[in-house]
Amino acid sequence: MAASSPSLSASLRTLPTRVPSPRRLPPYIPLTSQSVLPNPLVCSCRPKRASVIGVNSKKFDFKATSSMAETATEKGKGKSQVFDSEEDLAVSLAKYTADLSDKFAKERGAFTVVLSGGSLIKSLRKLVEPPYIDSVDWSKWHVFWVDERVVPKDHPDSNYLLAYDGLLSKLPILPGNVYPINDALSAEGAADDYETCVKHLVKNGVIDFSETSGFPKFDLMLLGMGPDGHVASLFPGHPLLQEKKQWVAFIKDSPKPPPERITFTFPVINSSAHIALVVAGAGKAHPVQVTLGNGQNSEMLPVQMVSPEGELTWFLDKEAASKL
Ligand SMILES: O=C1O[C@H](COP(=O)(O)O)[C@@H](O)[C@H](O)[C@H]1O
Repeated sequence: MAASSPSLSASLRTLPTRVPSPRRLPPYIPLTSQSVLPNPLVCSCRPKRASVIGVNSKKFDFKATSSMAETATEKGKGKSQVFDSEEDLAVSLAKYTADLSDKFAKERGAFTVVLSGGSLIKSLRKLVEPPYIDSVDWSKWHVFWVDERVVPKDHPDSNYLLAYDGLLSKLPILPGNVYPINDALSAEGAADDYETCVKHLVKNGVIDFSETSGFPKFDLMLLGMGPDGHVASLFPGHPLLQEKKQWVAFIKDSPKPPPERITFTFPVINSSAHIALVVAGAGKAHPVQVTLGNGQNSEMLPVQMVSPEGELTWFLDKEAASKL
């Protein structure tokens, strides 16, 4: 991956408001045999931190009560849906995502979507099929990652590669509207770089901004959850759970390999307009029970800290909801 050219860096530093998003075209990187890498924007601006004014600290307060095949229980801003199968979950998740895409494309002229890695990508598979492949205005999509492993984009651990192979390569999203991390940088550098990139996109209006929290407000954040209750690369007991200022942080001691990652912090996650927490499988029933039911855990799980300014919707299959 090439470093920023001096002229580009200079132009990014003086970016006026409401201009097209900064574009950098990295050299072609050979990928796996199934992959053809488009020329995504690589966030590579000059590192700098912005001041912040606070963090939304609303309490998460809802309880899932249903064991029916597909039901919803709503209290406050939280909503849980339990599906008979992961297939049913995927069907509903595609409709939910497409409906939000329509809403934000009409309202804002852009739809900012933040992806996780892991099993989430498979759960989004219905988006590449009719009717969505034809009906969604993909040109409005801007795609980000809530966390990324600090590995090359053609590495099997790359969340970008997973999303590209499973989703993005099958959708007509503009390559310049896809924002992977700069994989030529260190973990510290990549986190700084991604944060700076997000700040430019807030400044030019592509990403919304929360006046309440002082953090970027993504239209939709699609979160997976690990069996240990981690979300993004925010792991149980890790000091990063308490990060209150940075938008993007790096981690070099991830308990789940690979150890080096970057991640959006909770203030950014919780400033989102919509969060979908997508959880399938019996192996995740315990953290679901701790968060939504009467389960106990010795320490607060990261997933319990998900409390968006906007709407939170859980997409659970019946195995994940089996302890509720
Ligand atoms: O390491 C990660 O794990 C979580 C959960 O993955 P899953 O395969 O159990 O769904 C994922 O959301 C995150 O983006 C990823 O980096």
